[in-house]
Amino acid sequence: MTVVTVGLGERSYPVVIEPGLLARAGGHLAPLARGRRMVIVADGNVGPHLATLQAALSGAGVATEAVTTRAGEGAKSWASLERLCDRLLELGVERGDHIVALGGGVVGDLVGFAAAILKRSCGFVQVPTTLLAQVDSSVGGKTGINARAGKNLIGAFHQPALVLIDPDVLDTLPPRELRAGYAEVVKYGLIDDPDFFGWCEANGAALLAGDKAAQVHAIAHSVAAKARIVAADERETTGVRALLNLGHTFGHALEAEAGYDGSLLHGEAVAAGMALAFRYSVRRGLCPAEDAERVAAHLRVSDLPDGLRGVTASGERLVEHMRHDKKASGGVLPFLLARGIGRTFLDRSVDLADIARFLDEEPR
Ligand SMILES: NC(=O)c1ccc[n+]([C@@H]2O[C@H](COP(=O)([O-])OP(=O)(O)OC[C@H]3O[C@@H](n4cnc5c(N)ncnc54)[C@H](O)[C@@H]3O)[C@@H](O)[C@H]2O)c1
Ligand SMILES: O=C(O)C(=O)C[C@@H](O)[C@H](O)[C@H](O)COP(=O)(O)O
Ligand SMILES: [Zn+2]
Repeated sequence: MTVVTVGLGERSYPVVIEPGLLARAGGHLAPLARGRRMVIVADGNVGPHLATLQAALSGAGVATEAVTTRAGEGAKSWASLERLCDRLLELGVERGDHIVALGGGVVGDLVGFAAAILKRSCGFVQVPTTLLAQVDSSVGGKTGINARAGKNLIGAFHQPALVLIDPDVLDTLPPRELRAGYAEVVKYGLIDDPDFFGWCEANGAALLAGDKAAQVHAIAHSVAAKARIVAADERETTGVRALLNLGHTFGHALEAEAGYDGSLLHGEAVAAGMALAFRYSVRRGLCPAEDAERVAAHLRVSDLPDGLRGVTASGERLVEHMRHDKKASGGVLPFLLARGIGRTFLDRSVDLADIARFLDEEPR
């Protein structure tokens, strides 16, 4: 068992990582239930894992109630949030209760946000079931939904009380979802850890083929990296946490353009966005071209997008989406650029007209 602590003073919490953990989750969750029934929110695709978790809780003497949300990015919406909050109120959830989010990043972001606002904040626990949620979204307390104007524009920072990660649940995840989550794993190497990017180049194929040791290593390494960054800048105010946004300004624009309909997954958009950030850094004379090519090559070999192939939107249209980015301040949109692999930094001097030209010149 690996335990990583997210160190946030009185809001610190453990992230427990262990194959088979779901069936043993009762012992971890019973203290948070405090003798009350626990509500578990899951989407319809994680039925077998929901059954395992309910059995584990029952074995620990905790009664459960399951609430099902619709699967997919479309569930990060006002309509789903309203339905979920109404159901949680019907079930009599109290401030001192801990709602359990069982699922991918969509369930985690939605349930975390519902927990943040229900009765002006109640507790929650993340039990992530996708690679993306295990390495990224379950840790750090960013919660929220999408708005008409763009991705994650409505939300709150609200930390979970506990994160339970069982890498075995990845065995039922569709391969495309595993690959999308892997993009966020690669991100940690590109941000500030070139050795870990090298590890990804050597072990990514095994991880994607289901090698449990590779998956466990990637999850533990990613969670530790994210915990360090979140502890240093919980609310993204100093620029440290913004590093986790590598590839996301481009990526969120691509997701908005695709319409959150499942045709482009978040991790796929982030992969494309990271390749674009590296190539734009080369264009600006900041990054060696070999590094950008090495990044793109690893994404390609992992069957992830490495740019704009198939995207028809103009550069200016994509830039219009980017203007809603939450990092924008005083009309300036800081971009995550790179001086090389593992040398990402926040650049405040990017000209959006130049980004539009760059995107128009990218191969489609
Ligand atoms: N809060 C954060 O810090 C943060 C970080 C990264 C991403 N995100 C958000 O996370 C979301 C993407 O999350 P995701 O990639 O997990 O997508 P997701 O939650 O939509 O899950 C992907 C698909 O896999 C299914 N699924 C989940 N677990 C499964 C399992 N074990 N077996 C079979 N099917 C399973 C789901 O039902 C869904 O259809 C995006 O909305 C993104 O913005 C948030
Ligand atoms: O935790 C963070 O901070 C991140 O930026 C992680 C990202 O992978 C994630 O997609 C996050 O939801 C993006 O946040 P946003 O603030 O750009 O909406
Ligand atoms: Zn992301």
